[in-house]
Amino acid sequence: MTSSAIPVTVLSGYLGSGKTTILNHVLHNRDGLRVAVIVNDLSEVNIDASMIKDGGGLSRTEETLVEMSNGCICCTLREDLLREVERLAKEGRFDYILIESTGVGEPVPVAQTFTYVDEEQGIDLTTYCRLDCMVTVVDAYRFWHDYTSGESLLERSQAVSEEDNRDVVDLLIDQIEFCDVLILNKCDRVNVEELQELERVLRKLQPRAQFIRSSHGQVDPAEILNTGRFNFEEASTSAGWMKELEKSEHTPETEEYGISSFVYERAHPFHPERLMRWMEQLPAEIVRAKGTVWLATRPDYAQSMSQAGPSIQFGPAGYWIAALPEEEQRAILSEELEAGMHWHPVHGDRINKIVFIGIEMNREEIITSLDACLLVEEEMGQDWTVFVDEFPNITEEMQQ
Ligand SMILES: Nc1nc2c(ncn2[C@@H]2O[C@H](COP(=O)(O)OP(=O)(O)OP(=O)(O)O)[C@@H](O)[C@H]2O)c(=O)[nH]1
Repeated sequence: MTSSAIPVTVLSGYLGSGKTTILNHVLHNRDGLRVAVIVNDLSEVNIDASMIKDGGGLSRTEETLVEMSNGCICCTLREDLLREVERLAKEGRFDYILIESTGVGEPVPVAQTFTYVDEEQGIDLTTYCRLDCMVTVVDAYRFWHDYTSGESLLERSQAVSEEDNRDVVDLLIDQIEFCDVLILNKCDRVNVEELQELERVLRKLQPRAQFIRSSHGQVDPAEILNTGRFNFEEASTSAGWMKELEKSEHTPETEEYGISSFVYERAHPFHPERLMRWMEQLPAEIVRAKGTVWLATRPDYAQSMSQAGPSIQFGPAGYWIAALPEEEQRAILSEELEAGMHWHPVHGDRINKIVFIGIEMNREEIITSLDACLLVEEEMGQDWTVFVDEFPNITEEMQQ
């Protein structure tokens, strides 16, 4: 990175949350900064771009608006984004690059575009730019409706492709868990109590970001431009569930206004059929659960469970160390001392460790009902391969 590297701010946030409105407001109050704007839209007709043009925030002579349509800069248009940013930076006439992502875009791949060298294209954006701030805009009015809707992007005709199987809530959680600044917009449409409760929950999901309240996109540009807040490592590990895992085991559960979190940990495998039934009746008070699951029927792979609202993602997360050849085990354990410290004489590192974040959760009931899904003593001595396991079987794909 050179000292003249251009700072970049990326605005993410679900469809209609207010990104364009905020962008226009910032452009009108940019205090002489020469800004290049990149607007990404999934559709062929870039409506956001025309709103910015009509908004009149950009000076016609000194500034520029780049429209990237018919795809998403986090996936299909990633290369175009790389080349476009390189071109704008090389022009040398801008002080700032502001990017509005599509409403269904994920922030992590966009941030990676600015952080890692692209070997294929031979472009290293860190030479020209400095990612300054990843901003996520949340619609304070629609949030709970979208979070609990259980609807997929395909159902809402908002998917990137026919293969895009994400739920709306998966997108919301990705955007919240990876950001430096979180703008709660449309505050004019919710009362103070609702807003405070939403803020407390979001704070639990995202403890690191700077929170800003706004109405009609009225955000002070200094809050999102030249903040110096972006740090890939910190942003990638800032999710509330990760912070919960990092806490020492003896930290008592924190509970404020009914919003709480805890870690469920058992060095005992789950019976897949019982766990499946449990997940089908997931208590609605759980806002977010994430962690590693040990299924009796799958002794080789740790499973990852990720729940947000009504959506649960489940799949292989990687080999247990104990399932690897002994030589490899020794090599890993000599590096990862932590894993060795919790080593079980028979089961090694296999464990169930799940973080729960929720509102008015009945912790005891959740723990007791999950304990009832673990193998009982009698089952421990049985053949585990015969247990009914209806979880998706994608381990074969992983082996290829
Ligand atoms: N009441 C209210 N309406 C708002 C606010 N911010 C934006 N809007 C309106 O909400 C609608 C969506 O705002 P946009 O700025 O286009 O949202 P966006 O995130 O850019 O939307 P997409 O580009 O579709 O992802 C518009 O009709 C705005 O006028 C706000 O704070 N309060």
